[in-house]
Amino acid sequence: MRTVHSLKELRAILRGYRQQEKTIGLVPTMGNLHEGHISLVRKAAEAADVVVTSIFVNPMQFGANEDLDTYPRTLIDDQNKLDEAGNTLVFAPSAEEVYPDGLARHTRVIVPDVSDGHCGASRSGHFEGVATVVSVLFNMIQPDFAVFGEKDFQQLAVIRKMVRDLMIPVEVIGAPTVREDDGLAKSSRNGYLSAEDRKTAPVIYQVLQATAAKIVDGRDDFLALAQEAGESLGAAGLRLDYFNIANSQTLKPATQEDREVTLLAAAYLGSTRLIDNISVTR
Ligand SMILES: Nc1ncnc2c1ncn2[C@@H]1O[C@H](COP(=O)(O)OP(=O)(O)OP(=O)(O)O)[C@@H](O)[C@H]1O
Ligand SMILES: CC(C)(CO)[C@@H](O)C(=O)[O-]
Ligand code: BAL
Repeated sequence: MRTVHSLKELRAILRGYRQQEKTIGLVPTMGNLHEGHISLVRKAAEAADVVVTSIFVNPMQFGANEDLDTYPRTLIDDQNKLDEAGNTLVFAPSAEEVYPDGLARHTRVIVPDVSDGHCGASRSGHFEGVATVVSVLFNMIQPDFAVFGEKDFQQLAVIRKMVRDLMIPVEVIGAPTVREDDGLAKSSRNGYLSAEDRKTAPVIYQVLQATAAKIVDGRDDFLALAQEAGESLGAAGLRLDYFNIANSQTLKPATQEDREVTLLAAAYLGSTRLIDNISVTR
C-alpha cells in the first residue's frame, strides 16, 4: 500500500486507476485509526475497486481552545492497520497542500440549518471547517463513493446536505458506530481518558439506550426526556454539553409527528469531550 503526500502524485496515481475504469472510494479521517475507521475502509471496499483513506488533522475545524496541537498523530501505526484492512492508498497531505493560500484566505463552505445546534452550537465554525475540507478532499480525489461514520451523526447530515446542495457527484455512504465491549463508541479521543474516566464513559451510551427505550415505549415528551437524560449524565459524573432529541433528517427538535428521531449527546469527562447518538423509529 502506498502513502502519498502531494496532490500531484495522488492525481497521477488516480489517473491510472481511472484509465482502468476502476471506481474509487474515499474514507476521510484525521488518523489515529481504530476499528471504527477500519469498518469504514471495509465498507468502502465493498462499494469501490480502489480505497483511498485520507489522513489530515484539519486545523480549520478546531476551535481556538480545542485539541489541535495534542491531537494524536500516528501515521506509521495507521499505515499498518490500513495495510491489513486492504486499503489501496493513503493520502496524507500537509496543511500547505490543502490550504495553499493559508487558512484565513481559503474559500469556505457553509451548510445552513443542519450545522446549527448540537455540536454546531458548542463548536462555533466547526462544521464550516468540516464541510470545507471535505469538499477540498472530494475535489482532490474525485471519488465515486465516500464513507462516513454515524458516530458523527451531525457531520454525516452536513455532508449529505452539502453534496445535495452543491450537486457534488459523490455517493455518500453512512456506516454504523463501532463500539467497545462495554458500549462506549470507539473514538480517537477515548485515548485521552484517565482509567477512572474510562470506567464512567459507557454511561453515555447507557443513558442513550435507556432514553431510546422510553421513546419506543411511547413517551413523546421529548424535552422532558432529554432533560432527565442530561441529569442522569450529570449524576454519573459527566459534565453535560447537550442531550437533544431531534428529527433524524432535519436535526431540528423532535415533534410528536416525527417517526424517525435521533438522540444526540455530548459530554465532558475531565477535558475530554465525547459524543454519541442513537436513532429510533417510533
Ligand atoms: N466508532 C466509530 N464507528 C464508526 N465510524 C467511526 C467511529 N469513530 C469515528 N468514525 C468515523 O471515522 C471518520 C473519521 O473520524 P475521526 O478521524 O474524527 O475519528 P474519531 O475517532 O471520531 O476521532 P475523534 O475522537 O476526533 O472524534 C468519521 O467519518 C467518523 O464518523
Ligand atoms: C470528516 C473529517 C475527516 C474531516 O476533517 C473529520 O471531521 C473526521 O475525522 O470525522
Ligand atoms: N470526528 C469529528 C472530528 C472532530 O471532532 O473534529
